[in-house]
Amino acid sequence: MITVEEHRAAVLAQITPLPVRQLPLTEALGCRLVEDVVARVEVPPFDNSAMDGYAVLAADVADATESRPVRLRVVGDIPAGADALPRVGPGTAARIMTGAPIPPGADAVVPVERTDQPAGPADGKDAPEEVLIHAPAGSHVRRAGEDVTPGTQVLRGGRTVRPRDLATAASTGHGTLPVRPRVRLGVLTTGDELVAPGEPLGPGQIPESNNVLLLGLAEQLGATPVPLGILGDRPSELRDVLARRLGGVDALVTTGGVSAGAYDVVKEVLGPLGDVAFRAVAMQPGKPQGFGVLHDGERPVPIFCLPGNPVSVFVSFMVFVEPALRVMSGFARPDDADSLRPLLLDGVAATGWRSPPGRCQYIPVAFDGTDEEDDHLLRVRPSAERGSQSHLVASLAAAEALAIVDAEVESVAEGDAVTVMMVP
Ligand SMILES: Nc1nc2c(c(=O)[nH]1)N[C@H]1C(S)=C(S)[C@@H](COP(=O)(O)OP(=O)(O)OC[C@H]3O[C@@H](n4cnc5c(N)ncnc54)[C@H](O)[C@@H]3O)O[C@H]1N2
Ligand code: MOO
Repeated sequence: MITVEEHRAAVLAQITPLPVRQLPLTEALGCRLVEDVVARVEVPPFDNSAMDGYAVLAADVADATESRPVRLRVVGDIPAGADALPRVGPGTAARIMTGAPIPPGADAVVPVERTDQPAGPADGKDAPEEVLIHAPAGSHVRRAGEDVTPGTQVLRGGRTVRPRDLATAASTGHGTLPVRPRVRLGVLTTGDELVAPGEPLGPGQIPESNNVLLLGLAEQLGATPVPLGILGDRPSELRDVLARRLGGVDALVTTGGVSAGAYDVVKEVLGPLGDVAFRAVAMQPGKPQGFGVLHDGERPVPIFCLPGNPVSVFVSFMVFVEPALRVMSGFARPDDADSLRPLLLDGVAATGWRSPPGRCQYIPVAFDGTDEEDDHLLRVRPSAERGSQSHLVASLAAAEALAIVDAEVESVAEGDAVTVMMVP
C-alpha cells in the first residue's frame, strides 16, 4: 500500500494546467484571470448628464429662484444614446436625460424638478419650446475619464473573476478575458446493479447515487460537469463511451469496478492500456484507486478511477480529484503545498471511535460545539452511527466535515486531537 501523500503526489505530478484562453465575459466568471487587465477606453467614455433635466450655461441661471425663474428657449432634446447634439448658447437649454452626452456649449444641468416641467416619462411628448428654471444649476456633469483613463490597470492577474470584475471589464472595453477555463469534468459510473434515482428496485439492485454526487461536486467546485452515463459492467460499453466522448472533457472520473471482483470493468478496460495504474492507498474509505492520463490526440486527459462505494467516492474526490481540478484551472500549483492544502481546522473528539490500523481514516463527522477551554477547537463526533464504513451513503448528508485520523492510530478517545477537513 502507498500513503495518501504518495498517491496525491503521484497524481499531481501528472496534472498540467489547462491552456489559457480568451473567454467571453460570462464564460470567464469564476475562472482564474492570468494577466493584469488595463482599461482600453475612458470611463465614462464622454461627458454626460447625471440627471434628467436641462443642459444649460451655469452663468445663465446663477440667480434663478422659484419666485424669479429664468426663462430659456429649448433648442433640442437629448435622450441617452443620442448622436446629433444641439449647440446650447446663452439664453437657451436642451432637454437632457441621465447618461446622455452634454451638448456643446452647455456646462451644467438643472434637474427637471427645479423647472416648471413635469418629471417622469415623456409619454411621447416633445420637449417644450421654453423652460422656466427655478434654481441655479448644480454641476451634474459626469466627466469623461473621471473614473478611469485608458491604460489604467483595472483588474489584477491571479484573481478569481467575480461578477463585478465582469462589469469592470465590460465598461473598460473588454468583451473577453484571458483565463484558465473551467475544467470539463466527465463523470461515468459503472455497475450492473445500479438503477436511476427514484426508479423501482429489482432483486439485487440499488439506487445509483455516485453520479449525482460527482456531478454536484464538480459544479460546486467550479468545474463544468459532463454526465457520461451510468454504465453496466460490460467492457464494450465503457470502451465505446471513452472512444466517443473523450474529446469533450478535460478530465474524467469513474466509479466502481476497481477492486478485486471478477466483473471489475474499469480495471479490465483501462488496466491493459498501461496509462492507468491501480494502487492500494492506505486510507479508509477509498483504498483502491486508479489514476492515469489518457490522450485525445496530443491533449492529456487525466482519469480518476474511484472505488464504487459512495462514501469512498466522496472522500477520494476531496482528497485526490479536488486538488487536481485546482491545478488544472490555475488556482493551485503542484509545487506549492500551501496552495493545494484543503481547509483544515483543529478539532477534538467529542466521543471515541475506532480507526482501521495502517490506514489513514477520513471519517464523516458532525460538529458538537467547541471545546470548553479553547473555543477555537471544534468538537466533532461521527455523523453515522457505524462510523466511516464506505457504504453508509444515506448518512452522508448529516456530515459537516471529515475528521482525519493518522494511519497509526487504532482508536480515538474522547478529548483526542483530530484534524478537521472542511468539505462542500
Ligand atoms: N477481495 C477484495 N474485495 C474488495 C476489496 C479488496 O481489497 N479485496 N476492497 C474493498 C474496498 S475497500 C472497496 S472501496 C470496494 C471497491 O470496489 P469497486 O471499486 O470495485 O466497486 P464496486 O464493486 O463496483 O462497488 C462497490 C460498492 O459500491 C456500490 N456502488 C458502486 N457504484 C455505485 C453507484 N454509482 N451508486 C451507488 N452505489 C454504488 C456497489 O453496489 C457496491 O456495494 O471493494 C471492496 N472489495
Ligand atoms: O477503501 Mo473502501 O473505500 O473502505 O470500502
